[in-house]
Amino acid sequence: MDWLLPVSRPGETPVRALTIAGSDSGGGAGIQADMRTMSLCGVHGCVAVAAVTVQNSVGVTGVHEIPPETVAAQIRSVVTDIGVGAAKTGMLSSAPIIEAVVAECADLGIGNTGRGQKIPLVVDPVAASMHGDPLLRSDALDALRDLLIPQATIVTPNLDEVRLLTGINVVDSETQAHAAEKLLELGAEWALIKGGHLRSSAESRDLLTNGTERHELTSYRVQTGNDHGGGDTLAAATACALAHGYSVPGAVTFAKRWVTKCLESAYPLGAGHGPVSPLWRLLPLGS
Ligand SMILES: Nc1ncnc2c1ncn2[C@@H]1O[C@H](COP(=O)(O)OP(=O)(O)O)[C@@H](O)[C@H]1O
Ligand SMILES: Cc1ncc(COP(=O)(O)OP(=O)(O)O)c(N)n1
Repeated sequence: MDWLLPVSRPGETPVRALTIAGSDSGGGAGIQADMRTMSLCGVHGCVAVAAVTVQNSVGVTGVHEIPPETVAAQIRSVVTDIGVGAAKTGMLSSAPIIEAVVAECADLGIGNTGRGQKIPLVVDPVAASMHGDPLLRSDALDALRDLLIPQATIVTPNLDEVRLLTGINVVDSETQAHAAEKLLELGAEWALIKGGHLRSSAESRDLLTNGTERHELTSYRVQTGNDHGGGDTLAAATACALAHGYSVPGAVTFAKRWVTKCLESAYPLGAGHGPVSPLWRLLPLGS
């Protein structure tokens, strides 16, 4: 499997990446999906918890936000000591948390800070769970759009998040390209419009662009209802490859391949949607 990321030798310090996101008690998405992805990609994951959700395979029944200053302190603590090659945001829940994350990242040189970019930042603009339960307060949308997205090296919305951020209803490749332009206008360096929710299509096609370059990443559509955590897995795998020094198109190409393997290995769990799974990585090569 020559497309996988290099893994450090026992005793060597591995490449590190940071996830700033919410906890999913069901273990399928959020920080749990990010950490699983990072570990099985051979990257040491660091964590800044932004919120704790009460969540299982059928829905989210509670959200407890972490104080914004504690979210910021977690980021500073790991970046100044452990050091990270890339960072990723997921569920941030509220405007004060987004503001704290934006300020801390800017100060630490994470993302587009206006002072040159030192550490790439993947922004997964999580707004709701796949069950439709809110993971972002409605009054936090402006902060996400106006403060966090301009700081993104790459923003990775699904089609519901695209509609929320741009007002565009993506139904085909033309509207997908139009939505990508709108996200670049908000200030992101790259936009990846994920096509997973276009379920009528036989393929799952994502569009990546920075306004100059344009890449289509296409896979066959895996027939599964167990796709919980797919967006987190894609964004976390992108952060892992960026932490290794990959270009943005190179990182997303790796991540797309990774998430497709994880969708093929997804398993049922509980009464609802099971998670995509990176456990295929633990099987003997070639099995
Ligand atoms: N059934 C599927 N088969 C193959 N790829 C898929 C499938 N569903 C989603 N994907 C891919 O998984 C990634 C996550 O996409 P998506 O489901 O749109 O995001 P989210 O999990 O944030 O809602 C994207 O690369 C998308 O193309
Ligand atoms: C705590 C938490 N964070 C993010 C999500 C959403 O996960 P994602 O992979 O973007 O998408 P779905 O699994 O909902 O399709 C979550 N549910 N919980």
